[in-house]
Amino acid sequence: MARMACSHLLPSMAIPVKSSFFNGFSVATNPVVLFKRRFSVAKISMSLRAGIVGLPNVGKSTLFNAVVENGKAQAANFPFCTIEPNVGIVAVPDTRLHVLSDLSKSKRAVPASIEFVDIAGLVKGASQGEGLGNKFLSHIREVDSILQVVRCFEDNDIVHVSGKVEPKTDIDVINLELVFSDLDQIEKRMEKLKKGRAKDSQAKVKEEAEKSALEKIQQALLDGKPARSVSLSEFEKDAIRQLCLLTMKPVIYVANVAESEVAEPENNPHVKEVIEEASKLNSGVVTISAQVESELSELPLEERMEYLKSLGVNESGLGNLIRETYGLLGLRTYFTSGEKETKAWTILTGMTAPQAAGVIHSDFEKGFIRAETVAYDDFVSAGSFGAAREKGLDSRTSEPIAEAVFVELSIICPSGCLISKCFGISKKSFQK
Ligand SMILES: Nc1ncnc2c1ncn2[C@@H]1O[C@H](COP(=O)(O)OP(=O)(O)OP(=O)(O)O)[C@@H](O)[C@H]1O
Ligand SMILES: [Mg+2]
Repeated sequence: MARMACSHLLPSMAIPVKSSFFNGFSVATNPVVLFKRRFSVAKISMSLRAGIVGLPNVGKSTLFNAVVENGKAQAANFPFCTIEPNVGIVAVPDTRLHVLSDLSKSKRAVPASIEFVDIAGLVKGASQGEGLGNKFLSHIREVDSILQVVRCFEDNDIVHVSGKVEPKTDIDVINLELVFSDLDQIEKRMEKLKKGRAKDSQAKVKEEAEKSALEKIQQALLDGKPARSVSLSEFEKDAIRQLCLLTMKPVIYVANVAESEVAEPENNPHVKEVIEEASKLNSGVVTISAQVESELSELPLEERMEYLKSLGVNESGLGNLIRETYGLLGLRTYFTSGEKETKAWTILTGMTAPQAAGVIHSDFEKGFIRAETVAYDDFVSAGSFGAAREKGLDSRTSEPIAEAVFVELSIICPSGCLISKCFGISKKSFQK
């Protein structure tokens, strides 16, 4: 966990892109409309990180073990059971992968992935070093988004660090520690900026932007609001990115309910409280029973359905949690599909067609010539890319870059997602 990952999702500089790249995209998915910036594909990591955060003993490791099948995090009924973070990679469930794989008669289907990190419990005073707080906070700094587990189950046998189950208070304790930690970071950074070490006028402009952003964020934090609630210009966001502020990270609240509440969690007043708090904080909520999910993951496949039915539900909550997390990270999927394999690739919302191609191989971005686009539904109804093209359902976008290199991508845009089929591309063609 040595690397700093908080900014690898995001572009480094704002460079306007040519709109001619996107002629084939619908307005809803037109990257120019959504995000007038050029991303550096080299900065995109294929496994983006979601940190599981919360008070001690609320079910973080139990959830981690369920999400990461065969996860080996120690989960037990005592606070601070976890000290070092546990890391695991999981597949993002997507039924379209299998539809495409069947249509293309692919030999294998490869899903998109996401990295989950089980972090030690935080307590009141963590930002002052309580309970190894500073070390744990630095682990949170390294993730791209936060899943805050909130205990909503009553069980006198499971120790609650503050003695009772009280979601609002628990959420406040965690958020306050994140706020204190950010305030501390900002104060230190502002001290440095006062010395004004900018070497040239460009660096000076950046320093000014950083100062102005930090002042705005500091005020919001003092008012008890997270950094992500502050509206900043793209330039200001860029200027403060390297600080990896904790309250800048998007959050999903995970309401951890008892086994008996899985079918009707809305009847649990603690869940209502989490939903209320999350909506005030503009964050999402996923209700799940970490205990149930963990037990499910240990059962043979054929017994899982029986167990779920006995609880009055038809499916596990994990798929939903993973999909929500993926969406929260601003990620989208496009697919390459052929006889060899159908594969889901992860891109950021707003990436351009050449950049999306560059996720497969950087040469695909450098040598990008053309992308063909067709809607996912059209692909499925036509049965193949060729058939969709014959019916005139495809469209093209082209930007000749390197005459010697030929790349042809078919990018399909269903509701908000890009899908592509590559053909005629081999590494060899780039080596010529
Ligand atoms: N939904 C649930 N219902 C009942 N018990 C649960 C539920 N979720 C977790 N538990 C129990 O709570 C206890 C603590 O779980 P776990 O070790 O996962 O917590 P943690 O948040 O990782 O703690 P720490 O911060 O100490 O690492 C375990 O005994 C686990 O079985
Ligand atoms: Mg733990």
